[in-house]
Amino acid sequence: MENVVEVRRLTKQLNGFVLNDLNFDIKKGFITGFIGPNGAGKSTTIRCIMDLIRQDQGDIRIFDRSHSEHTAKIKQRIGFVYDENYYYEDSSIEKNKRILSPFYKNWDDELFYYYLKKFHLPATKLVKHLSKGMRMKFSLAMALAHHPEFIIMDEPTAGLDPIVRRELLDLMQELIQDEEKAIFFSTHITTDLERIADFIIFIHDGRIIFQGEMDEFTERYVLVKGTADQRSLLNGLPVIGLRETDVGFECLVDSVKTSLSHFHALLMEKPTLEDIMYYTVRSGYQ
Ligand SMILES: Nc1ncnc2c1ncn2[C@@H]1O[C@H](COP(=O)(O)OP(=O)(O)OP(=O)(O)O)[C@@H](O)[C@H]1O
Repeated sequence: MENVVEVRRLTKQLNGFVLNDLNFDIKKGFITGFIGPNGAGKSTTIRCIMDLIRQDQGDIRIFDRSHSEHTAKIKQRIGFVYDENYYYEDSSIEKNKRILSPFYKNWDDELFYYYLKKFHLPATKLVKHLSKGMRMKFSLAMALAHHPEFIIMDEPTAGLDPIVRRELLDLMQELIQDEEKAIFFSTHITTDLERIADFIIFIHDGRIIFQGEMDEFTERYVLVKGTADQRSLLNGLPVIGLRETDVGFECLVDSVKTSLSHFHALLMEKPTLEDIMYYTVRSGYQ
């Protein structure tokens, strides 16, 4: 599998927050979801990848080139969508396109208008009058119209209604079909990832907790439930994020670190991504 992005020992300090020694790859032909709770470090990582902020330590290679040495060339090949994309608010979609498109060597006007039509975006509409969903679609049309090989999006589905969100996820799947591109997007909406991600990188408190194939992730963890009487069966066992109520308990177990045979008397269920995130964050997982 070819890597479009290789991040090695990425470290960045920001006012008490530390992005701590991140190592991961983003693979061509696949969708990689970047998941983590608020403040986990997703945007900071994406900003480092996009060279919008400089890391304190570590290397980031994109298309097998150092991103800091070849920024301009690399950016020609990236479609970047994030909520602070800078546009001329008092100008129309059309005018924004006319101003910004000359920066891209591979700009494809036909493709841009294809997306405007697909997204039902009127070219004459002023950017400041676009709704959140329309703005995201406009950003996407701008990002895709120069035939990017790597599409990177910071929470593209946040704040979108379920229909627009679903459309965006369908589009991502469509884009990845030719196996020539890589898509990387951050989110804390776990169901989006369950629907489309091939790989997942889970970050919490500036550290990667898990990275790998989506199925491997959900199969690795087990949700264990029991009654209050059975609580003592957990004594001495490493469980994650134990939640006790008057009638019983629930917790997560990492089957790589603990044998599931310890829990045979208890109810074991397959967790959702949200369960894994919830219990891991709750436990202050280190
Ligand atoms: N410019 C900055 N100056 C100081 N601290 C910052 C700056 N940008 C981010 N941080 C801090 O870095 C940490 C990680 O923030 P980041 O935006 O990367 O998280 P995130 O995972 O994208 O969160 P969210 O899901 O809420 O968008 C937070 O504690 C945040 O306050």
